[in-house]
Amino acid sequence: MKTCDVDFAIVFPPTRYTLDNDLLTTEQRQFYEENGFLVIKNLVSHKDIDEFREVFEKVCKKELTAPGMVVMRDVAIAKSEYVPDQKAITKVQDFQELPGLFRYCSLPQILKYVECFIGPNIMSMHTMLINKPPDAGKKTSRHPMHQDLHYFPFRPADRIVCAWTAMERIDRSNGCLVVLPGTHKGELKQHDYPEWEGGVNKMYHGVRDYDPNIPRVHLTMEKGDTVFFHPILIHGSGMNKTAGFRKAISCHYASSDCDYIDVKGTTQENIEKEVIELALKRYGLESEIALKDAWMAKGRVVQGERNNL
Ligand SMILES: CC(C)CC(=O)SCCNC(=O)CCNC(=O)[C@H](O)C(C)(C)COP(=O)(O)OP(=O)(O)OC[C@H]1O[C@@H](n2cnc3c(N)ncnc32)[C@H](O)[C@@H]1OP(=O)(O)O
Ligand SMILES: Nc1ncnc2c1ncn2[C@@H]1O[C@H](COP(=O)(O)OP(=O)(O)OP(=O)(O)O)[C@@H](O)[C@H]1O
Ligand SMILES: O=C(O)CCC(=O)C(=O)O
Ligand SMILES: [Fe+2]
Ligand SMILES: [Mg+2]
Repeated sequence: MKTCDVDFAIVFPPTRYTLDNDLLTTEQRQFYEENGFLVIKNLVSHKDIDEFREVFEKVCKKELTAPGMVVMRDVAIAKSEYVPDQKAITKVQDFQELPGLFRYCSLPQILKYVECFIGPNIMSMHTMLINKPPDAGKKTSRHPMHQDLHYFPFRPADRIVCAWTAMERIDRSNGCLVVLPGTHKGELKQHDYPEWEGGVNKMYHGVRDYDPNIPRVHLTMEKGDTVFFHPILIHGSGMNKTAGFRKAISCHYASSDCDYIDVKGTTQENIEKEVIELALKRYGLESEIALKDAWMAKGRVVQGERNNL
């Protein structure tokens, strides 16, 4: 009867990280279950991406702004004079009030995939356009290996997913995503600032220790290709060795049926502390209640109903 069990396992492998749907092929579904990520080629049109790029350029020139949006410079040039150009900017975060960029988060072809991972009640929780600069020679353009869940005070993790779209060809030369397949099955690990001689960008925490024997996979992607990945998947991105600014746009989605958690006494305490300090400086927000309120305020329903988040 042993063979019978084995056959059963092959036909009906356990599905924990995906939900029943009629979009993913069996192979795609199994791939995400086993690896914690899935690349869909050519999902976002070049026309849409070119529009996002134009909006981003206006943000850099300060012709466009929006409430809550964070514009970050690379740590290597953080203390130099601001030039109103994309060359000064490493990342734009929290663009939920800027329709020209936020449109990315509501693209129906993306939401169709997102639903396969987190279900029909979909909220955008965290938005970014990453403009990885040519490395200034200090390797600060790298993003250390990390798990995105470290930043998120809501659960369950399996009902959170990131969509990350290449806005141009991205490979090892300009700093592609590097993933450790299968690590989404593990736990959230302790994160700290990596000990890099050249400095590290604000809040770019890295996993303190991970198994160096897990093979790294470099995701080479073309313009419009989109990767969906689980928030416990260990990933990072490499140094940009080109003269161009490597662009990607992303959104973290969560099911509105997720719940906020208290991160006191967990490995997430250190990031909470940094976020609170920053909120205090910027907005005068103080308590943890206010931290949860900040997530509630920036989350947006993009499909279905708003329940807990
Ligand atoms: C899943 C997802 C969440 C994963 C991630 O995204 S991990 C990274 C998340 N990172 C963040 O959320 C950081 C977002 N960035 C910001 O909040 C801001 O850009 C800040 C870093 C606070 C800078 O704010 P800004 O308004 O530009 O203020 P200032 O130019 O006056 O600078 C204030 C002090 O911050 C320093 N600074 C600016 N940019 C960086 C940088 N990239 N890395 C490290 N330090 C930086 C700047 O030198 C200045 O320092 P002091 O003069 O106070 O010593
Ligand atoms: N020595 C290291 N220690 C810790 N993390 C590293 C180290 N080298 C690279 N990484 C991490 O691996 C990812 C890729 O970085 P890196 O810039 O080295 O690119 P790469 O993919 O190794 O390509 P190459 O080294 O060929 O340029 C990043 O998340 C980076 O932080
Ligand atoms: O370099 C990138 O675009 C990926 C960055 C990333 O993983 C993150 O901001 O969480
Ligand atoms: Fe990340
Ligand atoms: Mg390397």
